[in-house]
Amino acid sequence: MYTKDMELNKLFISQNIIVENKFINGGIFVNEVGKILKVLRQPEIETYKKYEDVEIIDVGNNVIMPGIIDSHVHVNEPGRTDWEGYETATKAAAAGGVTTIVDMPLNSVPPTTTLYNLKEKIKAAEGKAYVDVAFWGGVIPGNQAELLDMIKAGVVGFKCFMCESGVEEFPCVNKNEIETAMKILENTGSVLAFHAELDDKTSMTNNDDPVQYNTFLRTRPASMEMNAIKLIIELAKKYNVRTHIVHLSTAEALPLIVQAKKDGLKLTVETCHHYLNLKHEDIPEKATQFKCTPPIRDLKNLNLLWDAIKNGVLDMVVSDHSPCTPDLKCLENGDFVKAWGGISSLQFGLSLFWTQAKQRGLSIFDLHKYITYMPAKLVGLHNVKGQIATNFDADFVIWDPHSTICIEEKMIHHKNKITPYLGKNLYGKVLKTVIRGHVVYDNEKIVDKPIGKLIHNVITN
Ligand SMILES: NC(=O)N[C@H]1NC(=O)NC1=O
Ligand SMILES: [Zn+2]
Ligand SMILES: [Zn+2]
Repeated sequence: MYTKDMELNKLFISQNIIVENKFINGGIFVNEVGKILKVLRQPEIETYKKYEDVEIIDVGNNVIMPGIIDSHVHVNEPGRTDWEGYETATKAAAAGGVTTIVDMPLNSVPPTTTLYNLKEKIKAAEGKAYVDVAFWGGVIPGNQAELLDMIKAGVVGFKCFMCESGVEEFPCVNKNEIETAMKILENTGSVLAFHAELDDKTSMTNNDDPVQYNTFLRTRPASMEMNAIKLIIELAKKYNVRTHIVHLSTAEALPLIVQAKKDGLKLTVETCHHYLNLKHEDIPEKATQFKCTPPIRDLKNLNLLWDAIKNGVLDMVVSDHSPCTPDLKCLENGDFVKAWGGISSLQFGLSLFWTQAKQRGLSIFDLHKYITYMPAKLVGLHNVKGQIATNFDADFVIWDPHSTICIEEKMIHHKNKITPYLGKNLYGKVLKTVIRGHVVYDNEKIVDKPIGKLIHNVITN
């Protein structure tokens, strides 16, 4: 029986709680520090419901799932806070049922490429986060001496570019520089993530009409991804380092990935909501809100990516939320070549994934795996987050898989509202988001202070 010294604080009740790939009808006890004390099934829970000091949050038959972990988000603060900042990004995350974001090392100034810069990022984020925030470090030419210090300071891993990143503070690395980084990261358990596009002769710019999507598409052929992935696999065979391919777009690379995994390489691969929802056939001229790199490809490619989700060749699905100010999106003249590449979707991942997944025969348990459990594992948070079990953080998304939402500008918490999904009707409505037992988002409103934690080991003062 419950006694006060169990620190029971809250009891979340639902007929559909996701526990070990099943729905259970029961409740989740949460203690004062926001950890799950115990998961109970009906009818056991009835006794506990009567206890007076316990706050009961009964959500009926709505789903309680571990909060979403989006391991690929560009926050851009400090330095480019007008593109996206911690307050707006984490509010958008909360509204989307995302309880942890992992901030990419580039687009902020400074980028997260040194220990000092990591501390600057943390300082900038302090007091602003509505959800938990962890940090990627970056590998750029010449910063190899910083990598181990950044690991000690708690970065979840490192990202590098194999082609121009779009911002000058974050130059790309060549094969030698990648090898240098891999030698340092060997046996540390850290992960090296690659923006996997490598230029070749076919990717030259052309003089075709820049308002046509096809003009841009021709500058980023699938061969760029193929070249990069071949090199990553070659190096992954040589060094004992976990490797990760971010935002895979081309389905042509899937056989290479299958083989690499068969060969036992420690390789994981993510794709993004935009590659699973959008196709180039539908992109109107001048619609630069659809521009991202690698680019959105055709319907056949989209279907093949879904097959790779179904059969587990791809490991996870993330947003690659990478906004900018409207002027840089060049919406007025619709110049696809000049516009910033990056799509904003942090707030809508759950509904984007679920709408497609549901009609393709995938389950809510698949959704949990691809947008929560596997990203948690990638960034090493899987022992504290991503499951509803004793001692895990009480981070939940409470949602209704049958309700629909229509994406409208006024509901968007991202700082810049440009997104290719405006006007889309989607299945899956986030009702509440819970961070360590605190409801931070409820019924379309942010309802608590910025209680998100910054996940790192740096002592800043
Ligand atoms: N710099 C940056 O955020 N680039 C991102 N944008 C995008 O479309 N792909 C990326 O890698
Ligand atoms: Zn990238
Ligand atoms: Zn990115």
